[in-house]
Amino acid sequence: MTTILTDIEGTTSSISFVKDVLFPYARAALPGFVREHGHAAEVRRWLDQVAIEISASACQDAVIVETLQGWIDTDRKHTALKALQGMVWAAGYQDGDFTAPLYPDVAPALRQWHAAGHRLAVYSSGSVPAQKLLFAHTDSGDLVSLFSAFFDTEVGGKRDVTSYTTIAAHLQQAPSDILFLSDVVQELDAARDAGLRTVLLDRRNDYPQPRSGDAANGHLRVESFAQINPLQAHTAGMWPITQGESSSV
Ligand SMILES: CSCCC(=O)C(=O)COP(=O)(O)O
Ligand SMILES: [Mg+2]
Repeated sequence: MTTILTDIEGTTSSISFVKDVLFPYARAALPGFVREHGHAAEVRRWLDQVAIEISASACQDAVIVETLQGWIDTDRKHTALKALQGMVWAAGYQDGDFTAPLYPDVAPALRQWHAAGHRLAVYSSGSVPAQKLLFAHTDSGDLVSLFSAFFDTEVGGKRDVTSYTTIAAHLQQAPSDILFLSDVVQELDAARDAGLRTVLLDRRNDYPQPRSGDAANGHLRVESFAQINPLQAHTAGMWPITQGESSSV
C-alpha cells in the first residue's frame, strides 16, 4: 500500500482560489471574528501566541489583528494565523459564500486511488480544520471520507525534513512507501531528503513557465493527477508516472 500525501494550494486547488477568495475573506472577517470570539479559549490561545511574538500586550487585539492582516498580505505560513483563518472560513463555507474548486483531474484521481486501496492524506500549511472544511465543500462534493489523515504545520514547516519523518512515523509507514505531491520544489526537496517519493505538480494556471529540467530539481514533474499512477509505482518498483507522459528527469 502506498500513502499518497498531497499538498493543497497549487496542487489540488488553484493558487488564485486561496489568494483571491480565501485570504481576502479572512482579512475582511478577522476584526469582527476577534471582537466576537476573542475571549473563547481556542481563539485566545492563538491570539496570545501572536501577542508574545510581536511583544504586544494580550489586550491589544487591534494590534494583533493588524499584524495578522499583514501576515495574510505577505502569505506568512504561521500556525496561529492558519488556525484563526480556518475558524473564519468555517462561516464562509457554512453560509455558502464560496465552495472550494478543485482542479478537474483531482476528484476522479482521488476516488480511483482510494478505490484501489491506497491511503490518502493531506499535508498543507492550512490548519487541519481548514483542510477538512475545504475537502467537505469542494465543487466535486464532500471528499473528506477519502482521507485517512491530515497534517498541518503543527508537525513542522513544509520545507523541514523532520516534518516528513514525523508524518511517516504518524502513518506508521516506511518513507519510501509515501508519495508526496506538491507544487513547491523546496517542499519536495525536504520530503525526498526524508526518504519519501515525490512528484512536482506543475499546473499551467499557477505556473505559466513550465518548471522542467533543472527547475524541477530531479523531481518527477506532471501537470495533472491523471498522469500519476501510484499502483504501478508500488507493485513494479517503478517511478509513479503513467506511460507516455513526460517527466523532468
Ligand atoms: C487548507 S486551505 C488553505 C490553504 C492555505 O491557507 C495555505 O497556506 C496553503 O498552503 P499549502 O501548504 O496548501 O500550499
Ligand atoms: Mg502548495
